[in-house]
Formats: sequence, structure tokens, C-alpha cells
Amino acid sequence: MNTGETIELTVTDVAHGGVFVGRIGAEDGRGGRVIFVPDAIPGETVTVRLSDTRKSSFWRGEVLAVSDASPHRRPHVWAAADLDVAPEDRPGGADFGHIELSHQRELKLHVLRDALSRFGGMGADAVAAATLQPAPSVRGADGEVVASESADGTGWRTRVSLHVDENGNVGPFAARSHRVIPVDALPLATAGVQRAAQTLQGRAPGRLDLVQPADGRVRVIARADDAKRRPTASKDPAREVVRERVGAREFLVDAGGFWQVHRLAAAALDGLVGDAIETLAPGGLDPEAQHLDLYGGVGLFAAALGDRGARRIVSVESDPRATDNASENIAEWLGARAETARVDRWLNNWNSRATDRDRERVARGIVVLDPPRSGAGREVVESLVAAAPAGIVYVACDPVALARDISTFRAAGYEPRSIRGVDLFPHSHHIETVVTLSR
Ligand SMILES: C[S@@+](CC[C@H](N)C(=O)[O-])C[C@H]1O[C@@H](n2cnc3c(N)ncnc32)[C@H](O)[C@@H]1O
Repeated sequence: MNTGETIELTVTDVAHGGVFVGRIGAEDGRGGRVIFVPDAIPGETVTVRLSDTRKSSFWRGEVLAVSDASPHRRPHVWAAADLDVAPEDRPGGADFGHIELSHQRELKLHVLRDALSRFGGMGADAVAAATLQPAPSVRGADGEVVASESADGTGWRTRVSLHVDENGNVGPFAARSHRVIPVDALPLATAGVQRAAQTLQGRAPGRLDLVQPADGRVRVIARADDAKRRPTASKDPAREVVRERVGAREFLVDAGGFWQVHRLAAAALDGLVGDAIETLAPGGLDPEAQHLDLYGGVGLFAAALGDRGARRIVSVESDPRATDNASENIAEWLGARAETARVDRWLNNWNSRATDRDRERVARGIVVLDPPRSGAGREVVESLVAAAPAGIVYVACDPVALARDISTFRAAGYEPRSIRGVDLFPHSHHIETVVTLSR
């Protein structure tokens, strides 16, 4: 068959990356050619236009219509991305938006467990123990709920990237392309970001990041595509330092720097990482031990360590602006410092220079690591296990990269003690996971 041809496809599974799986030419559900499609749900029969038939192992397609719909199908949370829009005109970023919210979470947990089994080599019981929860509500000092997830999973994005094309169109990119799709709503964004997005006409071509920190005021940061329009460093709005808040604690962050995207995410992860630390060190962290916050950003998890008794903390982060902010954010712990380095190099350096006393301190300490989507990778994991910390808390935003790293940890004797997913990206396939490991 050729690209452009139309087929009927029974969708049997969900795969990593927000795509769904069916097979054609299969007998009794076995064999046949795998077809990956977006916008479907397992159990459905859909009409698919083949969009890429070049590979022998699998083809790709686009869903044009649903002939037998799942009971979990809903009108898309983002009308611009629904099936009545041509596939090439559907904006990206809400690839589970056509699925009832609790079923989205079941599918995400299935993808996480499948990755742990296939790439992490974990047994059925350990895999089944992995959980996924919605973002927990945030409570104030006297226990009252001050912020919670919306019932329909919308209105959470405090950070959104839009694009301006050469014709002045403003909007997100289409799914799987770099074509700007003008839209009249951004339902996953906070109300403030949505309002700010209505004011962007007349901007020069390039990327626009809309950022709403804790003060509620939305910053619009132009990320010039060409160096000519790049603002000077001192006037760069991306470098304005804003304040984010987790409970009573404030964090300085560059407006254009990394901060968790969901308005409840930093508090949710602080809570889950805190639980993991308390599991590993039920009586509180050893103040004489050396604790590490790897891929530390502005020190969110260094503070989680400090809040639970750590005194000697090193936060390692490659972005010097983030470590500048981290230094201030963790200044109240006199033994804490932020270092600008790549984690792989920092660990290699540490392993080659550590004294017996350094090693003894790390062996009693906890390491939190929160790598980017590609995961920590074998080299970093092997360097980390060579340092032999008492416990590890791994915060992951990609289940397959996580599972591969877990496999490396397990080969060195570190076993996952708990695996807790949290849905910090409703209506998209993304999932955040916190894993507690120890020997
Ligand atoms: C997922 S973010 C986590 C940041 C922080 N833990 C937080 O939650 O706010 C990953 C961070 O790792 C940093 N990073 C990426 N690659 C790195 C590397 N090889 N070494 C050190 N830091 C890195 C990025 O700049 C980013 O701040």
C-alpha cells in the first residue's frame, strides 16, 4: 500500500509517545504490519489515511474518522484538535485530549508499567505496584485547600510556547510539524496565559514563550530565531528573575529558565520527593552525610533535602544562570552549594578525586536526580552507583528513559522500592514519575 491510501484499523494498544497501535494483515491479532496513529483509543475501529509507508517494520497514519468509538472517547478538550479538523491542521500538545480524563491516566500507567517491564526488566509484581495519581491539592498552613487540579484537567500550563510565522499568524505548531496553527483558545493554559495569548498580533516571526510565575503577571519572552534580533543580555526579558513559590518557600528563577510547567507541579514533586526521602531516611536525613541534587535547576530538590535535615548538599546543574539562582535559593543551609557542571563530568571528577572521608559521607547520603527527557544514561548511572549513596530518588519525565536507567541501577544492586507517577500533564501523553531506589 502507498502513502495517501485509506484503511480501516482496529486499535489494540497505546504506545509510548502518545501514539496508538493497530495491525493490518494480522491473523487472530498476531503478525501483520504495525500501524501507529495519533487521535485514537484502544478498542476503537478508525478510518486511517496512511501518512508514511517507507519503513518495513511499521507504518504511520492519520485518523480521519471513527467508525466504532471507545466509551472513553470525548469531544476533544481543544476543539481545534478534534477529528472534524483536517489532521494537518490539528495543533499539537494535547494528544490525549479526546480521552476521558481518568482513562487517560489508566493509559499512562499502562505505558509506564509496560516500559518498566520491557526496558527495566522488572518482574510482574514490582511493575504492578507502580501507581499514578492526579496532581495533589495544595494546602495552606492551617490545612485548607488553596489550589487544586481542575475537574476537567484544563487550565494548568503556566508556561506555553507559541510561534509567529512569516505571515504574522500566531499559535502553536501543528502536531508533528512546524506549521503555525492560529487558534482561538488554549484550554490547557492558565486563564492569565490565555488572556496574554490574545494580545500577540503584530509580533515579529519567531518563538514566543508565555510565562506566568507566582505573582500572576504573564511575561512574553521573544526567542529570536536569528541572532540579529537577539536582545542584549542585560535587557533580555528571559533573564528577568521571577519568584516561584512552594508552600512558604520562594525560589528565584529566570523568567526564561526551567521551572515545572503545571501550576501544581513543583509542590506535587516536592511532596513526592519528600515522601521518598522520608522512606529512605525515616528518622530524618543525616546532617553529617553528603547529599546531592543532580540536574538541580534552581534547587527545588536541594531545598527538599534541606527541609528534611540535610546540611551538606551539592546541587549540580549545567545552566550557570540556574545555579546563580540556586545559590541564593539554598543559602539558608550553610553547608549547601550549587555548582555549574555537567552531571557526567561532575561525577567522574568526584569519583576520581574523592577521599575516603568524602566516600563515607556520600555512602550515608541521598541523591535526588531529575534529568531531562533523555534520562541520565548508562554513564551517569554507573558513575553514581560507583559513589554508592545510601538511597536515590529519581524524578523522571520519560518512562522509557527511566526504565532503561532503572535497568542499569538494578544491575548494580539498586532496586526500586516505590514507583509513583503523577499526572502533571493532563490531556497529553506525558507523565512524571518519582522512583525510590536503594540497595
Ligand atoms: C527536568 S529539569 C529539572 C530541574 C529541577 N530539578 C527542577 O525540578 O526544577 C533538568 C535540568 O537539568 C539541566 N541539565 C540538562 N542536562 C544537564 C547535564 N548534562 N548536566 C547538568 N544539568 C543538566 C537542565 O538545565 C535543567 O535545569
